[in-house]
Amino acid sequence: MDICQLSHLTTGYRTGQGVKTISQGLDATLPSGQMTCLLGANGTGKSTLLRTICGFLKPLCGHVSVAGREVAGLSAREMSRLVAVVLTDRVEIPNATVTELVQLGRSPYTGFMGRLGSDDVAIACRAMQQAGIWHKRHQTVTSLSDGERQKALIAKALAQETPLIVLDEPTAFLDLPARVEIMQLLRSLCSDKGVSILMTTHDLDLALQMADRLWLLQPDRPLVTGSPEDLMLQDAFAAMFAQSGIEFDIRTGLFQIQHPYRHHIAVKGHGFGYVLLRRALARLGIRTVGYGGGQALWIDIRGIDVPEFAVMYDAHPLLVSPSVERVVSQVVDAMASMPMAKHMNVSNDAII
Ligand SMILES: Nc1ncnc2c1ncn2[C@@H]1O[C@H](COP(=O)(O)OP(=O)(O)OP(=O)(O)O)[C@@H](O)[C@H]1O
Repeated sequence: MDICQLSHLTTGYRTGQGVKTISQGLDATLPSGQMTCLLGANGTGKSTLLRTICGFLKPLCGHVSVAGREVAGLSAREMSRLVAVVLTDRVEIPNATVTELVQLGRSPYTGFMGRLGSDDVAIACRAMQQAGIWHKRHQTVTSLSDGERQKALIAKALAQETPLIVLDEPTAFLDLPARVEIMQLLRSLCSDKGVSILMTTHDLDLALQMADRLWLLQPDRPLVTGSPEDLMLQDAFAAMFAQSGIEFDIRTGLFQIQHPYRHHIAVKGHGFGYVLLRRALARLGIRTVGYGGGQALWIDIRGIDVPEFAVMYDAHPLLVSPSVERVVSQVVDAMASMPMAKHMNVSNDAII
């Protein structure tokens, strides 16, 4: 079953100057109990789409439904029982402790006075434990690290007990271990608690490894949706990052910088040593091509598990070293003293 559905949705803003359309013709479904990452370049309208799904913005056209109910027809209270929202830029109550913040998640269920029952207190405690922030429950939110604050906000969303949690860039400002920890926490909420998650992120590699599904938002194009692997097979990322200096490497499943190549060098060998050498040379605008026997300057990779590199010139080694840095430096020196024609004019045919 799908927890959320977009049909022919147009998002945008009604401003004093008129209507500003951001995205149009969006069709997508969000399967229950899965983690979906919404990806797109800066300014493509990810946050605008999230705000529309959460009911903060009215669709300019088309429909959004959550748990089978049209969002436009729901009150704020009804929405708060269906969707919990974690926004990075939202200012929470100053001086609140973690416990007080998380207990705010119970407000859709508390009465007019907002008084918590024993069930509410227990649910908030459980949410803090599940989000891994229980040990900080007495601390003020402002005294937390960025990663801990994110966990506290996730605990508040959990305490809200909604079938859908929407997060806008929950991994922004976090270092890699903290980003991975937050993504793993969100994944475990999907698999252990059956929560559905929709989040935006600029963490492409993490999203590819952790998300069940991706939504790719691009200007003036339909929303592309699917599992990361199916989207790789469809080459969906190439179009998304065309002309952006990033390319998707189908061999590694990772995004790579598109280096402007000015030179090339022949390399004989493969394995981890080759991968590292190729990276280091690419940074300097030198593309590796296959060794065909005719090149004057080339690199011979000897050994697979413990690679050693020989920089060869006219069949003689200029340098033999296990250090990629030294080898690259030797190649640059050799190229500087070689006739230009020998290493310019990169040929696409020869690329390995
Ligand atoms: N309140 C607003 N009124 C009018 N236009 C707005 C408003 N908020 C955002 N926009 C515009 O909507 C467009 C999309 O912004 P949005 O924040 O949704 O993009 P985004 O994909 O989330 O970007 P980022 O990755 O940088 O966070 C931008 O051109 C932005 O200027």
